[in-house]
Amino acid sequence: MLDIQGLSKLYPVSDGESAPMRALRGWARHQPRPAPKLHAVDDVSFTIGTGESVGLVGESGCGKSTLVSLITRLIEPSAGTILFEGKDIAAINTRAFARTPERGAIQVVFQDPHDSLNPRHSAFDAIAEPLRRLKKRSTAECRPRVAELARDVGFPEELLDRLPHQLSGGQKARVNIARALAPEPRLLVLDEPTSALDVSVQAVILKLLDDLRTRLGISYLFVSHDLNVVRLLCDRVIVMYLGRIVETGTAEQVFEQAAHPYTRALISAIPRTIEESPVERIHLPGDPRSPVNPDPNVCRFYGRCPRGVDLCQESEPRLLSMAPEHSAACHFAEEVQESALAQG
Ligand SMILES: Nc1ncnc2c1ncn2[C@@H]1O[C@H](COP(=O)(O)OP(=O)(O)OP(=O)(O)O)[C@@H](O)[C@H]1O
Repeated sequence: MLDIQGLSKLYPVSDGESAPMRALRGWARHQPRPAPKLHAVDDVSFTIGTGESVGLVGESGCGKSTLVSLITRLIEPSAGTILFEGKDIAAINTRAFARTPERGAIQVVFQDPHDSLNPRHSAFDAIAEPLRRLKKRSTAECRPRVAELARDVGFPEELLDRLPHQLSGGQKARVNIARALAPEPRLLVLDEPTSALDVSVQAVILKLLDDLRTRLGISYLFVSHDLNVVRLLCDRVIVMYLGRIVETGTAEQVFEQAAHPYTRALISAIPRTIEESPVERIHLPGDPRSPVNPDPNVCRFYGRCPRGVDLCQESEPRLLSMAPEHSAACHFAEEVQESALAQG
C-alpha cells in the first residue's frame, strides 16, 4: 500500500552568514561550504502493507511529526518517493494533492483532540466536513453516514449537535476518529492519538482503534512515545533517531531481539508491572547530536551510545538485514542482539 524510498526533509537554517560570504570563504579555502540544513527526516525508506499496523517510535525531535506531514502531503519533501498504491504522491505538490482521490484515502488523527476541532463547529459538522469537501455531499446526504460513523466509534448520536467545549476528552477523540474515517481511508496516520487523554480513556480509545482496524481492514501508521501501546497494537515497528531509521522489524523482533543500542535503551525505559522481571535501565548520557549538517561519516548515535568506539566516528552504519523483516543500523548489531537475548 505504502512504499517510501529515500524520503528526506531538510530545512534551511541560518548560521548568520550570507550566501555570497559563504561562497567567498569556500573559495578562499578551496572547498565549497554547504549552506546549513536541518535534517529533520533523512533518507528514510519503509513500507506498510494493506491492513498492517506499523508503529513509529523515537524521542522528541527525531522527525516523527515531519514524516507524518510528508506522508499526509502537508509539506513538500526535499527528496524521495512516496508510492501510495503504486502512485508517487510525493511528485504531486501539496495544493494539487488536495484535489486527488488519494487525499481522502490517507487520513490523519492528530495528538490533541481539542485543538483539532473547530470550536464553532458541532460534532456533526466536524464529521460531515470531509464528506462535504471531498465527496461533495449536501448536509442532508451526510446525515445517515455521520450517524453510522458515530455508531462505529461509539459516539452518542444525541450529542452530535454539541460543540467541542460541551464534550469530554474521550468524546472529542471519538469525533476526530469518526471524521478521519468519513472519507473511507485506506491508510490512517495516528499521531500520538491518545497522549492528551486520561489513562483510563486512553485504554478505551486504543481498544476502539484496534477493533476498527480489524473491522475495516485499514492500515495504520501509529506514532507514539508509549512503547507498551505500540507493542500491543502494531505488527511492525520503526525506530527513528535524529531523522534516520535505526531499527525496524516485527514487534516481536524489535521488543525481544533489539539489535540497536538506542532501541535497547528505549525498551529498558518501559515501565514494568511487579509481576514482570526487572530490566536494568540503560541511561543515555548527553544530548542528541545536532541535526544541522550532520557529519555523514559519524554514527548519529555516537556520543550517547554505551558502545561507541572509533569505528563509529569513522563510518556511519547503514540499515543492514539481521533476519527477514528485521534490520538495524549499528556496527555491533549482532552483539547487541546477543546481549538482548541473553538478558531476556
Ligand atoms: N518547520 C520547521 N522548520 C525548521 N525545523 C523544523 C521544522 N519542523 C520541525 N523542525 C525540526 O525538525 C526536527 C524534527 O522535528 P519533528 O517535529 O518532526 O520531531 P518529532 O519526533 O515529531 O518530535 P515530537 O515527538 O516532540 O513531536 C527537529 O529538530 C525540529 O526542530
